[in-house]
Amino acid sequence: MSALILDGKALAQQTEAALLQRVEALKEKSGGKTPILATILVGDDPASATYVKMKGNACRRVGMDSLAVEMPSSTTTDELLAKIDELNSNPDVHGILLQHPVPEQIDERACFDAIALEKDVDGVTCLGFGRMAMGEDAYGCATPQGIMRLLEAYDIAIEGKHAVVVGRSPILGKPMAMMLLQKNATVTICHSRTQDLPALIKQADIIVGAVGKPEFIKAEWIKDGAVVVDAGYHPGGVGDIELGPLAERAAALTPVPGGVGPMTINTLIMQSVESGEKSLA
Ligand SMILES: Nc1nc2c(c(=O)[nH]1)N[C@@H](CN(C=O)c1ccc(C(=O)N[C@@H](CCC(=O)O)C(=O)O)cc1)CN2
Repeated sequence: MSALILDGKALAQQTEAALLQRVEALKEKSGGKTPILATILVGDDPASATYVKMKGNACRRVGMDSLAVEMPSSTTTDELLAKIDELNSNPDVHGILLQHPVPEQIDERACFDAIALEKDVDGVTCLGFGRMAMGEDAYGCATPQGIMRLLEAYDIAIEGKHAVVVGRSPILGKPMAMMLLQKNATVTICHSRTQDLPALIKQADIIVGAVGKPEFIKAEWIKDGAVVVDAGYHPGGVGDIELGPLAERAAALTPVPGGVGPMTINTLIMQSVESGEKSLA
C-alpha cells in the first residue's frame, strides 16, 4: 500500500486563488478597501521572523494588506498589551496575529487573550477556544484548523475513529483534540508524562504528531493503515514523526515540508479574509 499524500501546499495554493477573487469582490463592494492583517513580531528569533514574513507574503498573494509591527526583545507585557489595544481599536485592522513564542518576560497568555474575539483570526484566545470547543462560532486555531481543512479536503473519515494527539500545547495539541472531538472522533491526548506511549499510539486510526521534537514518534509505533498527521517542522526538514517507513504502510500522511505548514498560513489568511468580509461588506 502506498500512502495517500495529503498535499497541504497544493490545497493552500488552490485556496489562495479563490481568496484572491473574494478580496477583489470585497474591494469592489467597499470602495477599494482591503482586509488588513496586523502581524506582531516581538524580539529577534530568526524562525519567527521567517514565519511572519511568509504570512505577509501570503497576504499580498491574495490581494490583502498586512501591517507589520516589530517590537524589541526587551518589550514588557504592558507595552505589548498597549499595542494590542491600539490594534483592537483600529477599524482598518481586521485580524491580529501575535507570533509565538514571545520573549520569556512577557505573559503570552495575557497578550493572546487581549486580542478582540472578532480579530482573533489566528484562534489563540481562551474565549475563541472555549467557543470552538462548545461548537459555537469562532475562528479556529490556525494549525489545527488547517489540519481539519486538509483532512476534509481529502475526505478522511473522522467520525468514530480513534484519534491520538501527541502534545497538549495551547495553540496546537489542545485545540486539535477538541476539533477532532467536535467531529465525533474518540480522542486520546498524550503528553510528556504519558505512560507507554507506543501502546497508545498503536491504537490510533488517526495519529497527530504535535510534540515539537524531531522524529520523536517512531514509525514502528504506528499501525498499518493509519492516517498520519505531522504538525512538526524542524531543521533538516523533518517533522515530529518518523515518516519515511510510513510511505508504504500508512493510509494517508502529511508530508514535511508541504503538509501542515502551508495550511497553517493559509488558514490564518482565509480567516482574515472572512473577518474583512464581516466588517467591510
Ligand atoms: N501565533 C502563532 N505562532 C506560531 C504558529 C501559529 O500558528 N500562530 N505556528 C508556528 C509556526 N508557524 C507559523 O507561525 C509556521 C511554521 C511552519 C510553516 C511552514 O509552512 N513550514 C513549511 C516549511 C518551512 C519553509 O518552507 O521555510 C512546511 O511545512 O512546508 C508555516 C507556519 C509557531 N508559532
